[in-house]
Amino acid sequence: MTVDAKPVAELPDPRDFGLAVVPEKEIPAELASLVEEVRSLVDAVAHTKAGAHELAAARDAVAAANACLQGDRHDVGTMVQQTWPDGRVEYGTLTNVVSGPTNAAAPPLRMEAAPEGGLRGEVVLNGTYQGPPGLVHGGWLAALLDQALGAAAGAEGMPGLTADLNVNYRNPSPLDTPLEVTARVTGTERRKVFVAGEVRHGGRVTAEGTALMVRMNLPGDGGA
Ligand SMILES: CCCCCCCCCCCC(=O)SCCNC(=O)CCNC(=O)[C@H](O)C(C)(C)COP(=O)(O)OP(=O)(O)OC[C@H]1O[C@@H](n2cnc3c(N)ncnc32)[C@H](O)[C@@H]1OP(=O)(O)O
Repeated sequence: MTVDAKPVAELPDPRDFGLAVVPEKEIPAELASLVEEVRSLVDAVAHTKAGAHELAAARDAVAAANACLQGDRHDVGTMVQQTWPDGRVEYGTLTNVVSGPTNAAAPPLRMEAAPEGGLRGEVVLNGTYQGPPGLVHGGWLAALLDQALGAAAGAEGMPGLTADLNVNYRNPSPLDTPLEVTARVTGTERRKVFVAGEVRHGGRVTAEGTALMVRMNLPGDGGA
C-alpha cells in the first residue's frame, strides 16, 4: 500500500457542496466564553450537592439564558474554517461533538501537525465524560480516535467517512488530566484510506485505534 496524498490546497470547499462556512476568527469571543461556561456548568450540574434553594435559583438562571438564545441559529451542517499560522486551511463541522468550537458537549479536541508526521492533539475530559469511576467512558475514547483518524485523512487531502473503526483499550484513561491523541495515514487503496492512532496518558498508550475511511468522491476523481 502507498500513501498517495493530494496537496492540502486541493481540499474541497464546503461551499461547493451547499454548506455554509463560518471562519473561526468570526466566532464572537462572547460565544467562545459562553461555550466554556456551559461546559463547566454541565460538569457542575452533574456533580452538585447544592440544596433545593440553590438548585431552583440555578434552574431559573439557566432557563433565562436558554430563552435568550432561542433566536437565529446556524443551519445543521454549517462548517467552520480554520486558518493555521502556516496558511493551511481546514474545515470541520461547527458543532462536531468531539471538536466543534461552539459545541459545549465537545471536550473539545484540537489536532495539529505532529513533527513526526500525522496529527497530534491534547485534550482534558472532565467528569461529564465519565464511564467507570474516575475514568473516561470507552465510547468517548472511540469518538476521540474516530475524529482524530478522520482529521488525519482530511489533513492529507483525503476527507471521508469512517467505514470501519477498531479500538483496543490497553490501559485506563483518567478524567481531568491531559490525554495526548495522535493519528496518521498508514496507506491508501483507491478511495480507501487506512489510518491509525493512539490515546496516551503520561506517555503510556491507553487506547489505540485503526480505521478505514472511504474518501469523498471529489470532482475530477473519476470515481476512482
Ligand atoms: C476537510 C474536512 C476534514 C474533515 C475531518 C472530519 C473528521 C470527521 C471524523 C468523524 C468521522 C465520522 O464520524 S463519520 C460518521 C460515521 N460513518 C458513517 O456514517 C458512514 C456510513 N457509511 C457510508 O456512508 C458508506 O458505507 C461509505 C461512505 C463509508 C462507503 O460507501 P460508498 O461511498 O458507496 O463506497 P463503496 O463503493 O461501498 O466502498 C468503497 C471501498 O470501500 C470498501 N468498504 C466500504 N465499506 C467498508 C467497510 N465497512 N469495511 C471494509 N471495506 C469497506 C469497499 O469494499 C470499497 O473497496 P474497493 O472496492 O475499492 O476495494
